[in-house]
Amino acid sequence: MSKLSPMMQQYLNIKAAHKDHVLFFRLGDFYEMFFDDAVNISKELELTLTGKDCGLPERAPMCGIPYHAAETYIKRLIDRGYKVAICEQTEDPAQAKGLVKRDVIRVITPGTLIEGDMLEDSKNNYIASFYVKGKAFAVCFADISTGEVYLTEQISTNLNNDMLNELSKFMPSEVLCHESFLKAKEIKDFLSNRLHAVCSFYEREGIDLSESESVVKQHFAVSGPEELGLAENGLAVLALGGLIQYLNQTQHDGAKRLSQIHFYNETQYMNIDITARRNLEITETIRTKEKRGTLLWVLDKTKTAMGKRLMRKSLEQPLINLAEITRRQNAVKELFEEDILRSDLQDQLSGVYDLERLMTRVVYGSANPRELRSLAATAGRLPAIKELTASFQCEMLKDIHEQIDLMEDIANLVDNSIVEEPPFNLKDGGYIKPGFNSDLDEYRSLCTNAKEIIKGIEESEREKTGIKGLKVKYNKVFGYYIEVTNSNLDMVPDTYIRKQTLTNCERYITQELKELETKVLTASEKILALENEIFHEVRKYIASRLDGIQRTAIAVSKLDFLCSLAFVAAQNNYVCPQIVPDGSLEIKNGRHPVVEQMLDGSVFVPNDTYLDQKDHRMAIITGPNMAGKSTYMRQVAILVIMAQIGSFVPASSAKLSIVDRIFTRVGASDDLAAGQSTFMVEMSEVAHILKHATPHSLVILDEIGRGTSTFDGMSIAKAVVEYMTNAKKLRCKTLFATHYHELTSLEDELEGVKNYNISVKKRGDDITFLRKIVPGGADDSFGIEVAKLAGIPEKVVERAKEILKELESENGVVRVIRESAPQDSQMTLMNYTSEIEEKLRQLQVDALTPLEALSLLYEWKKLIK
Ligand SMILES: Nc1ncnc2c1ncn2[C@@H]1O[C@H](COP(=O)(O)OP(=O)(O)OP(=O)(O)O)[C@@H](O)[C@H]1O
Repeated sequence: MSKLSPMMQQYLNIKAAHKDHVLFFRLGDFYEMFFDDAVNISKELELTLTGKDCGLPERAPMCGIPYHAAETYIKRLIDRGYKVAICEQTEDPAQAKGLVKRDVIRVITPGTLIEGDMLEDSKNNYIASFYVKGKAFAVCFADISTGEVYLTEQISTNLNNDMLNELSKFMPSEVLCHESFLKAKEIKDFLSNRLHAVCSFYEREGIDLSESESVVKQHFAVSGPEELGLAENGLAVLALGGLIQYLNQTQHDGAKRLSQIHFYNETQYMNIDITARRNLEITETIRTKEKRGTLLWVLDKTKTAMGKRLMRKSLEQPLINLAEITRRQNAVKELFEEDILRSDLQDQLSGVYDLERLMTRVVYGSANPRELRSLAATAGRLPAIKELTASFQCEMLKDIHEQIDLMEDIANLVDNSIVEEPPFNLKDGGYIKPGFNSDLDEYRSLCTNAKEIIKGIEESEREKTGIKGLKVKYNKVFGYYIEVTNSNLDMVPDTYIRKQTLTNCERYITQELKELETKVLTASEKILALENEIFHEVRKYIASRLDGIQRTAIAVSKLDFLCSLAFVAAQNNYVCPQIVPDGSLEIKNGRHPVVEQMLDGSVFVPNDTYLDQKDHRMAIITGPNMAGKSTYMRQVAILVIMAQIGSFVPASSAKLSIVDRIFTRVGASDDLAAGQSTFMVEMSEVAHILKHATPHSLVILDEIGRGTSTFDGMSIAKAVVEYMTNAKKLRCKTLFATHYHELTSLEDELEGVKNYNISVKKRGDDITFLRKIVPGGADDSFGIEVAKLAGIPEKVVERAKEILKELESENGVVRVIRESAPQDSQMTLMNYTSEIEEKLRQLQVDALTPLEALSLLYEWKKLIK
């Protein structure tokens, strides 16, 4: 009976423990995949599927990738949400009795990458773990490529929503949780469709959460969670402990790099819900998911990868603490005013490498000599940066100055020990500088002089034997040997030991040659070993300086972030907003920072805004399509966000109160993919806003009710406005753009509502957009004129005008006839109208699209005619 080969059995045993992973099984110069992995991955990576003898009658499906190209393939798999387990020989084949032992030496998942090539410089790569109990939840985010840990524990009345919202702040690429959580469809959809995160599970990874506290204590070398400020946060400790256990189990060096814990609560950062993040295009555009065209794109003029990550993080988490905002504002102000100093600083910063990620590789022992040179080059910039920051007056810049460690010891050590341009391939050595280690120098000189010595031996042997054609040569089989042609064989001395006979010559070795050979050969082996040893020592020393380097990295990233804000403010004529306590937002000549930069040649028209918690709580904004309503509303939210990260804002002046949450309901959502209708998405977003907005929130509503029939839509829109202005608890500041002109009557009916419109000028058939917001409602919607501008064929435009005229005159005629027609004609009209009334009664308005409503109007109009 045929039986599976021992190696295939070994493969299957290892695979059984890594069901969720693609197993990269190292065989010689290849990583091989077998069975289902081979079938799936050959398709995914477009590899040839072959077969391997496995002892059974059928060959095992197999595909493979070269060892040296593995990183590229792994990256492609990770980007597509796979997890990869790397399996290597864990026993020296020479020592093995029978089959060489193999095991998984590292699991690579989206959240555990540390390789520079696999990570985006400008983005943190978080792995999150969450834990829920009753009404409380805890989330822990860790970036093992930088060592940062963020922790929160909150009590919530809307658990799923708040927890998912929290998760979306950091956009983790991998989420660790209880498998049972994914039973809730809402959570599952969110993690896969919104976050695009890969899930890992406590249960399946064999994590014992009851051990969390001791895991945490051990990892941070503390006697209890209280030392980490987590005395009252049992759930957070569970989430953190679970995460550390997962990393310990899956990573070679475990969670070693995780060092800086930041505990935060919901009162620390502005809450921008995921819909608002997307709609406001803070870090990526809605359609193309790019950076260009976002607020991040405008503000990010940082010079270092660390600065870029901090800029992104700050935009994702604007502050709500006045003292913190003021601290940043003061620093930006000083850098704004000191423009020469700032420009010098930015020059220096452009030579600073990614200290955080370099140190991760140093700590994990994977940094190469080139990376140590990058550390030294960075250290070379630090004295100038420290000196340039010495004269600053504000607290934050002074702190930064204090925190910069000059890393002189590291610069000297690397400069003395590592060559300036270390080779890419370390196999042949050559990366330790001459003069650093005397033993190394001696071995090297022996190797370099070997040729000369051989030449000397050749000449002396020729002289000794009188054989003119005697040559000393080298090959891999005998090492060094003497070659004598057949005609001189009688002159060969007895001390020569014959090794090989060829057609024309004989080959010999001598005692002297062999001794030399041993010296030279061991010297080159010793060189490699010694270089490696020295390099490890240097790297170990640098790893021991982690704390100081980490502090410097944080200081430098802050400096870079602040310089960027000051630079952008100076370039674009921004002003420092005044933070006020009265709940109002007053902006003079505000501009949308992104649209302003995207306008090709034309000038952005600035606009004023005034909202407060009293008479100006809601601005109802009407105006034609394309007038600039959405731009205006987003601009207000974006200026608030800018102010709360400490930035200047595009305006001539701004007095802004701190906003706790920003909500938006803008346009169609991409939830259609998740199987919800546009209207459902719209309504659930509105419901969410009505439930969660507070008096300090800013709400942007762009045409709510558009996804249903006109009357339903208008009724909903009106009811929402009434609720928002009446409900005592709400009283948030709202900008509400609408095409339902009927809503403008609410200004007279409700306290706190003000009408505005974005003006246009009409000349004949043409309209000019003035882009200026003015008090009062719009008189016209100019839909047809805008359609013409958009390139709708002339014929259609003309026909639309006719229809519009008919509709308008129809309304007029009905009114006029009703008011003044004689009795009998009124009777006829009554008949028609009662028929229409009957039809209306039977009509299911909910089921109508605007288009169907329009065609019904035509039908009824025909009836009257
Ligand atoms: N203040 C402004 N100055 C200059 N150009 C502007 C201004 N505001 C908007 N625009 C330009 O007008 C375009 C349309 O603006 P926006 O989308 O805000 O209009 P809208 O009124 O919301 O339209 P719709 O009702 O059709 O959604 C923008 O893409 C921008 O190019």
